[in-house]
Amino acid sequence: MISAFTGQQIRDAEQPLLDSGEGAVLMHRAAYGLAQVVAREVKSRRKLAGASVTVLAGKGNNGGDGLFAAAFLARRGMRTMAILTAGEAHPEGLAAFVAAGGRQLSLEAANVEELAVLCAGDDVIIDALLGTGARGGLRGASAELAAALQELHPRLVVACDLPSGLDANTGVVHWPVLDADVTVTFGGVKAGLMADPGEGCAGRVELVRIGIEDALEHCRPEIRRLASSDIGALLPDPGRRAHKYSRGVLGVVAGSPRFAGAAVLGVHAAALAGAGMVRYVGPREAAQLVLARTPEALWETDHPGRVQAWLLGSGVDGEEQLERARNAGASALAHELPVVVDAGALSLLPQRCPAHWILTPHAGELATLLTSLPSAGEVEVTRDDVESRPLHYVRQAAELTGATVLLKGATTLVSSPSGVVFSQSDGTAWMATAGSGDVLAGVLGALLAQSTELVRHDDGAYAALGLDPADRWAALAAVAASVHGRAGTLASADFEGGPLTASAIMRAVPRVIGSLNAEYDRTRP
Ligand SMILES: NC(=O)C1=CN([C@@H]2O[C@H](COP(=O)(O)OP(=O)(O)OC[C@H]3O[C@@H](n4cnc5c(N)ncnc54)[C@H](OP(=O)(O)O)[C@@H]3O)[C@@H](O)[C@H]2O)[C@@H](O)CC1
Ligand SMILES: [K+]
Repeated sequence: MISAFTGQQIRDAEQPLLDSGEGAVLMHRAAYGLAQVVAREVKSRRKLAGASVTVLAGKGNNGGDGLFAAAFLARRGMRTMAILTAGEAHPEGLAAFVAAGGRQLSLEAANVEELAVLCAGDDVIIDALLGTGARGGLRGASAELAAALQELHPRLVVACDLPSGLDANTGVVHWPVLDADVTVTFGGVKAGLMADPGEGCAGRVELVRIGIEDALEHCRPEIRRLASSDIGALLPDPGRRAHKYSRGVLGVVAGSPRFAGAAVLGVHAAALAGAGMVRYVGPREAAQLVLARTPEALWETDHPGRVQAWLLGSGVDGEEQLERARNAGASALAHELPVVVDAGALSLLPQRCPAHWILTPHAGELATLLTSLPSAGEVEVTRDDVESRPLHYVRQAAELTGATVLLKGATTLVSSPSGVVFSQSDGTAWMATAGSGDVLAGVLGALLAQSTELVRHDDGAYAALGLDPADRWAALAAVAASVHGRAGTLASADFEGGPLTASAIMRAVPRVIGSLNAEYDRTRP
């Protein structure tokens, strides 16, 4: 599992070392790690000696890291330039840089365009303007320089600790920001690198150890990300004595005559993700299409037999189907069954949901939900609000509804009502396609149906990940998001990285589950 921390948690972990006079050692480790990554990236493109690097250096320790890193790179034969943006710079960092032969220029309002053009052609730019000490975003000439460079599409940008302008705690971005290809972060991953829009600016994130990692192990992470080995430990494992009922039966109230495809995709995805059986509840027109695609499913118009979990809402339209969803929701509450609440069913929430109800809105649906919640204080929340502060709003929705909330996006965030947040980013941009969310709902429904019986994840599996059993629903939702994302990536790879349909994502689900299970069996302790 990857854990991400707030800037304050990182600073607290550093403090004892700073107090004992080891600040310079920490900075050298950070700078050396940064230089190593830059050198490796450049060498994958051309010869290091003679390659050009510009470091954009602010006046704080982030700038110091950048200047020390550039000094290392100068000694390895790179042509180095520093653009000092604050009229002053980290004194020891600047001295080391100058001693290594680096050239320095000062940024002023009058030379922004000239310097942008000068360094945009470099082999690599290091963004060391602001780090965890930033208050707000870039200002004045620094902001103009970042905007101008962004327009000029530099060859390679490496961010020092985090892209400047990104809030380390939340992923909120104060534009303009120079997008990084790689972010080299120190000591611990910053939470802002695992939540959009910040994650979208950071590129690939590499963690450099600087000696504070043991101290961070005792902190509660701000955000968690499941790795493939964690997912293997949480996936259902049928076992030899399993039968279709013990494997988990999922009831699905989805689709409508108008949106029948949502039912077709949800039911088939659930079957492919390992549900023992799927009972489809809906109108004849949709059921005929569902059964044509998934003959293994059962069709019931109104009174379904026993199920272990429900999937409600994808493509639900019209009073009749809404009524079925309402009834199924009431029955789930009465029998304490887990539920996926998607799309049309998001308007049917009880006053207080249990944590085993998992809401799966996209940003627009979350905005509508929050606006409609009386407990949110009659404030209008827009889609833009959610997209610019997804971490804040996913937590708020979970806290106010009592449900677990999975907010779909390029990075999917899941919050449990306790505020524990998971972030998964395993998919490709091609997955933003019609029906993709219906497939995710089906996969999650299948996992919930299987979660009550014959699965590996007793409380011990959660404890092994440092999780409270109460947060297991969020962990399961994160597993579903990851399986879905990996299926999209795998399916796109089948087309040389090309575009996808939701059906293609769905077909890749069994292969993803198979390979995650195989990896778990190979590597388990
Ligand atoms: N601590 C350690 O031992 C280690 C720290 N490490 C590194 O240090 C980084 C944190 O360094 P930091 O605390 O010096 O803050 P940093 O992000 O460089 O900038 C703050 C400076 O900028 C200013 N400023 C603030 N906001 C601004 C704005 N919007 N626009 C313009 N200016 C603004 C502010 O000045 P002020 O305005 O307060 O006068 C202040 O001087 C961290 O990310 C990591 O890279 C590593 O080396 C490992 C060891
Ligand atoms: K930076």
